Amino acid sequence: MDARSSQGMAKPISLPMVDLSDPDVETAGKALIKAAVTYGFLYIDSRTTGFTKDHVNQAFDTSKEFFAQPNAAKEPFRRGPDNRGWVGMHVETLDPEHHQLGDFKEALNIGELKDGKFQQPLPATIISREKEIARFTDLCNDTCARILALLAHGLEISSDFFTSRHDPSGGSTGNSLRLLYYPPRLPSFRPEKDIRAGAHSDYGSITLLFQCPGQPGLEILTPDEKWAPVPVYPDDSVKYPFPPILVNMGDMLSYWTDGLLKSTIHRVVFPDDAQSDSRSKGQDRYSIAFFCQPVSSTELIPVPSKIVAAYRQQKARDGSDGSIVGYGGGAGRLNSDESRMTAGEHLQARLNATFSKGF
Ligand SMILES: O=C(O)CCC(=O)C(=O)O
Ligand SMILES: [Fe+2]
Repeated sequence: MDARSSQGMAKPISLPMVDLSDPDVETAGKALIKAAVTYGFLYIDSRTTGFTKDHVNQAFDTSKEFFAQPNAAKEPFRRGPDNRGWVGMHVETLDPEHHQLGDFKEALNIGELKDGKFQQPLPATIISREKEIARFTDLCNDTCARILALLAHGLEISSDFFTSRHDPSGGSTGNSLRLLYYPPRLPSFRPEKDIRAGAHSDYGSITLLFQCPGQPGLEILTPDEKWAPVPVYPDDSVKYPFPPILVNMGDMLSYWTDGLLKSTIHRVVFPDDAQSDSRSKGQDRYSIAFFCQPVSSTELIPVPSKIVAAYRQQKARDGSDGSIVGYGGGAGRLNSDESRMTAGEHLQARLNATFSKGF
């Protein structure tokens, strides 16, 4: 069956919560790997990151201010071939097979900053917040570095295997901060046609997702191929200053680990058609995604982990190693004389597939 056409619905999923500040890096690393292998998604306790409620609120204020402008003000900043800029309503089609209309959303892709400065033309509403956004992306980078180091601990490889390959001092990365806006549904809404973000997997290493209280809509495809809503707050009994950050594994990390770490398919729906919380009906949704990528020239050599090797051997034994992993077959499947794909090539191949309709 084509997993993306799955109609079955599951109960809201209960994803693991990982504490990034745990001094026992072996235990935290194993917890992270277990979540990445099982679901490809997990929460990190927002209280154990450098983010404060103010940082997150300011980022959402910036986003609201940008999207509130008329389209004419955003038009000059439309996304170009470098993937930076504004993406208008129905322009991106994450699941073209099932949704020809394009996603019911707008986005602003902000590429990597250099020395705290934007590297792309942006409107005054964003330029005036350059310092804040630079701080926010620094915190995203720090958080990703901690996650990548823990993943390395969990895979029992050198703790800097991933972080050294994501260090911007080694060259430009394809990192992108993405502000997302999903307007409320229109009266002409047709559930079979309209979707906020079609089913897709992310392209890079890991993604951080910031959500707003009372604005659900994200669903993941579970291992038994049912769509399961992901609650914004996983646990009503804990008082978080802002919703826990969701982390998911991307295609590149899946490719790099021969499919051991799961790049899970997910989508964003209008909550009315799938989630029953009446408070969120007819609401708009703002979210912020940070897509973390290795330095573009990084060669995706197989991750030198016994755990990955054992997984590869097990797949070969049970005959499931023919499956495509991370859109490229899996780093460990290449012979040593074959040239390695770079992280930049991997990203470009995925972007080309998504925006094949053009800009
Ligand atoms: O807005 C969301 O919750 C998810 C967005 C997403 O999955 C993406 O942009 O890749
Ligand atoms: Fe995504």
